[in-house]
Amino acid sequence: MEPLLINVLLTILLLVSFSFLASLFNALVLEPKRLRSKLEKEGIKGPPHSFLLGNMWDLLSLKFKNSKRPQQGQQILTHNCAAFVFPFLVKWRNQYGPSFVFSLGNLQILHMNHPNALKELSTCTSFELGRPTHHHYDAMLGEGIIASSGRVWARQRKILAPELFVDKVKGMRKLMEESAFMVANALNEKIEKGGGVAELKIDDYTRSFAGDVLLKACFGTNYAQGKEIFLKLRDLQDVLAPVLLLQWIPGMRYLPTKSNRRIWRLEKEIKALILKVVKEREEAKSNPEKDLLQIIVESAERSDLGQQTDSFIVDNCKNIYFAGYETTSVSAAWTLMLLALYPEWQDKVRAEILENCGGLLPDADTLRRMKTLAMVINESLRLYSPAAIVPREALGDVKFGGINVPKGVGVFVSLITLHLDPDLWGPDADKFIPERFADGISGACKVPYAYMPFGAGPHTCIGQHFAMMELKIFLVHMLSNFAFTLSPKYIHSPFMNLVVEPEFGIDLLVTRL
Ligand code: HEM
Repeated sequence: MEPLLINVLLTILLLVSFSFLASLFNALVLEPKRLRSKLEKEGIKGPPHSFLLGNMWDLLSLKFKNSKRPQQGQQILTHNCAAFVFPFLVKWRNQYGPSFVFSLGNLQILHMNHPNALKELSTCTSFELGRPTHHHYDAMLGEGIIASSGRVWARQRKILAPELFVDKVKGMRKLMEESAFMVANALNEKIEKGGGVAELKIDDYTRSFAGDVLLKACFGTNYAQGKEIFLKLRDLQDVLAPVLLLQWIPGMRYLPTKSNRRIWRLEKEIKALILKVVKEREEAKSNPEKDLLQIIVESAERSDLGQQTDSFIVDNCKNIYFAGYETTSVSAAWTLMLLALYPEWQDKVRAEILENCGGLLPDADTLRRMKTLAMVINESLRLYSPAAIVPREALGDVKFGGINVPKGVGVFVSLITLHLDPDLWGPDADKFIPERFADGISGACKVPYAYMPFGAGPHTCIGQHFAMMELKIFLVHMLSNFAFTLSPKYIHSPFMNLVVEPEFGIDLLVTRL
């Protein structure tokens, strides 16, 4: 080869390597520094952070050092879930106030639990405040409704949200009742085998209830295939959850580690299974029932997405599963734990159910009328909010909560610390007091917007009516047939997996009424 050509090639190689290293240096060092100093100028402080890991190390060590010791069943004195789940956020909140900055990997995160920010989260419709662009959840969510922003998100929201409006959800009451019957039958069998009392982990049963409801709502007559898909999604979640924090480290999710390879394989299998159901429905040429899958498929066809059609269908099926399954199942389990711990509330809710339903299945209006039931569910969602964080990112420079937030900064509202903040909820913030909701949600806290288990603003949960109806139907079936007490085996240890769940399950003693 000509020496001149070699020189040219070497120069090009050198230039490419130099610009690669320069952009890496910019992303990992200069940009985080620039964002921090902009926030500091706005008066926002936070714990010092290190190169590449940010505050990951503090986060892990504080979690293990400060983690509350699990409490045995009846000795639960506090429901301060934040001390178990996010001790680092509690510490930094006490040190720096409700707004502070910390970092995960090279991403700078603004923790914003200030009342101004809460109001703005609820009212801000700007596309500049969107979902985080960091892709550590990619394997689960792809570019579905939960992970997307701007026009891509708006299109998906327009398609999916109306399918979960109150009127549509009323039509799903029957399928929810079938699933509640299934659980009641399983409990009856277990009680019979136990000679009149069953000792069990109730979260196993709430999981099968919520999974069954969602399966029928999504896959309708393709129930068996849907079940296979849900099992694979569960596997994916189990592999991803323990390594989720590591996925924040830049480049980590591309390394062919054992867990990454499993994640990639499961992703492929799930995609193939969902598309197989879609293809079979197309080939059957009969009019398929309008379950959520069918709505997603038909709207994808109408939108003429071309090559993106398959990922639109697959991603949104996955999104519905990840948004709607664990959230509802842990909420049902935590509520039964609280009712077992406070028998006087169990009696009150049961009395209301018997008075309103009188042995019949309640319709949507009767469910809406039951005030004590709603108060208990609201209080349970306050203390044990399954979705611990409402995440956003400044996709452009935005003013948020009175602070100029530069593009690229992540914005977190932490529901767990927000719902337990004594400045907002009073000195008894960590106590189970359903009466706070006696005048509805707006009267529960002195600061409006401080209660948001379903998030707030344009991205607010589209499944909240579905979830509330599901929880009410489940509790009506459980409380009108069974009595629940806490088993001495129960160890109270709220734990952050993808949602806030009971680390060792919830052990209850169940008898027939
Ligand atoms: C107790 C049960 C549930 C809780 C606590 C819950 C909580 C949440 C929260 C906190 C958000 C984020 C809102 C925000 O960013 O402002 C959310 C979003 C979402 N939820 Fe739920 N959820 C529950 C059940 C469900 C169910 C049953 C479904 C579907 C059937 C569902 C579907 C969604 C979807 C699709 C989104 C994304 C909305 C968007 O970005 O536009 N959720 N949920």
